[in-house]
Amino acid sequence: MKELMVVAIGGNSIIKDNASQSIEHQAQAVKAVAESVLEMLASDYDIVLTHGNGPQVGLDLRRAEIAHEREGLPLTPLANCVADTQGGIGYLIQQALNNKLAARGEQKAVTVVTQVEVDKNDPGFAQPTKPIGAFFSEAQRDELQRAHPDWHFVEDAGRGYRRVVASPQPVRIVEADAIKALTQKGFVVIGAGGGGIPVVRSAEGDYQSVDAVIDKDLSTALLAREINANVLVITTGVEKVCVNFGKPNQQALDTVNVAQMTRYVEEGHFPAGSMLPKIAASLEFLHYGGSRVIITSPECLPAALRGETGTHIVNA
Ligand SMILES: NC(=O)OP(=O)(O)O
Repeated sequence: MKELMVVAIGGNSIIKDNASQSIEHQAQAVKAVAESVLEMLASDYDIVLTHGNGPQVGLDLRRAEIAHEREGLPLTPLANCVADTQGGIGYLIQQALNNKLAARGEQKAVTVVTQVEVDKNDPGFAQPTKPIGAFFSEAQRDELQRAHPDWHFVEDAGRGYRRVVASPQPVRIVEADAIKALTQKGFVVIGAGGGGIPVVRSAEGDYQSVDAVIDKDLSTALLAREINANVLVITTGVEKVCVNFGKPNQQALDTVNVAQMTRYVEEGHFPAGSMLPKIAASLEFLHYGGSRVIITSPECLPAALRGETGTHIVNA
């Protein structure tokens, strides 16, 4: 029986900057990701893909707001923007993979619309932390802040200012069983896109959407746990995780165990809102029985799976 691997693709590896927001650019970027996934399919794993949506969901939300402000069209709630981007990005990945697989007579990529349950009392609703959408200069931010006093912004890793929205912790992947069953049938499943559509459960047991964007690395780790995956792969902008990042004594990490990585977290090596959630998600996955986590860039994925690069976190 093959091992099960869950691979998270960052939304910003599909939209890299403000100049690459068009669908044409995104489709091109997805084709490059699909190449890496095809190489992984040749390895001995069943694969579930998840993806981010930070740039895309901000773009969708802003497009709806502008249509509302200028033309009076109905607003799209943020949760529905998450659902829209989940479908849109899932479609691009699914089509890119199936077009390549068709040459082998296979069509086995499928996207699952995925809801993720959150706690309606999560403190994340009161303290927006999740950056979405485009990058703004300080002057652009000030102008937007004047026009929208209820918006919140953060400075994002030296690249400019971004709007931030609520980001509660994922509690349960509603469609986890369906995703697992599809992998057992041999499908490459694209699920929990954009961190999943945030929902809360009413006293009657019904799901209702709530306006937030869940961190896709945390949802990916939860999904990996719920479907009993062996390996979790998180792709990001760097080939390897570093300690003392940006300092003369910067050191790239190859293979580290949970105790070492926990110490690096405690020493404050990883910034909140970028590498820290990825490390937290990795440690949680390993704590609940996962065997290995790989963190690397999308282009280094195949080499990382061969053990040639990437940061590998292991339980031993
Ligand atoms: N939802 C989410 O975490 O998306 P990004 O990874 O694109 O920020």
